[in-house]
Amino acid sequence: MAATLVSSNRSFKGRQFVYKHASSTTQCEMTFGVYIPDHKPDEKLPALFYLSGLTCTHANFMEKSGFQQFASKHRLVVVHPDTSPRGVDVDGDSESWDFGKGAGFYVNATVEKWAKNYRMYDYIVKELLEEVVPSVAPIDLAKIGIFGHSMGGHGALTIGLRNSSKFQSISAFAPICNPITVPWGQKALTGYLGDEDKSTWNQYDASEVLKAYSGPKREILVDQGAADNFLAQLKPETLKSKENAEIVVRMQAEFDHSYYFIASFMADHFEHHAKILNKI
Ligand SMILES: N[C@@H](CCC(=O)N[C@@H](CSC=O)C(=O)NCC(=O)O)C(=O)O
Repeated sequence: MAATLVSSNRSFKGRQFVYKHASSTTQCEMTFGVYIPDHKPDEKLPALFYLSGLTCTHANFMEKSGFQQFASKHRLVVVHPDTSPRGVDVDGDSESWDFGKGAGFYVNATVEKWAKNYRMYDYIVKELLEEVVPSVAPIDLAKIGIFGHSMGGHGALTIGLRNSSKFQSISAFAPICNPITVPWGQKALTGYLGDEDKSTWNQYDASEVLKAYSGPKREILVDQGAADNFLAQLKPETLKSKENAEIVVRMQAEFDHSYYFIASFMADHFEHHAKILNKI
């Protein structure tokens, strides 16, 4: 169903929009933000998808990261969805901040209770990218990048690597790199996928997906705060470069897990994506 405009604000040389729409994937109303630089009629622009972390809605990135100046400078459309279904109530979805609402973990749930709505992987990769965003923004589907923070960094790495024909550039801020081995990931994957066959978890584990990656050459930028309280949940050391995937992990002294950290390195991430997408 068509997206409905919620808000529109002039920002740098472009506009920041928020839309809502009825999602056929999550079976409920979803909200997303999209920044669109000024463009000529019929002009198509490269686009970046930004996936947010635990507890976030579409709004945290829009209001706290300061990304609009870089999207304007590099003329990149930026799409920033919500982190879970929210237009539906599932029993148990609000008992903790790291599971359920605000914590969809970018997976397709298979446990019956969650499987109808908690399909954030397909929502991003298929419905939002291929149907909904093209109906409101002039995106060039051959030039798409993906990045994100923490749970959203995990989403960006797994979605970007598993869909290398759809996403040509990847980066992450403090991603959860090996969720199958840490409490945040184990809780989410047990809840959404069940723990009877843990081999099903590997498809949503960046380190495992990277080991199995056989697609085109990727250079992936990862920034990680060295003073991040959540470092034990993130495990950046598990991301190992290989021939077709060079991972540059930059440990940033004194930085924590917050949007102060994200905003400090936003310019570099836009440079990274623009360089790759503009070469295609
Ligand atoms: N609610 C918790 C902290 C939650 C938190 O830090 N969330 C991060 C993402 S963590 C991994 O996905 C975040 O981006 N929060 C939103 C923000 O605007 O900072 C607590 O209170 O400790």
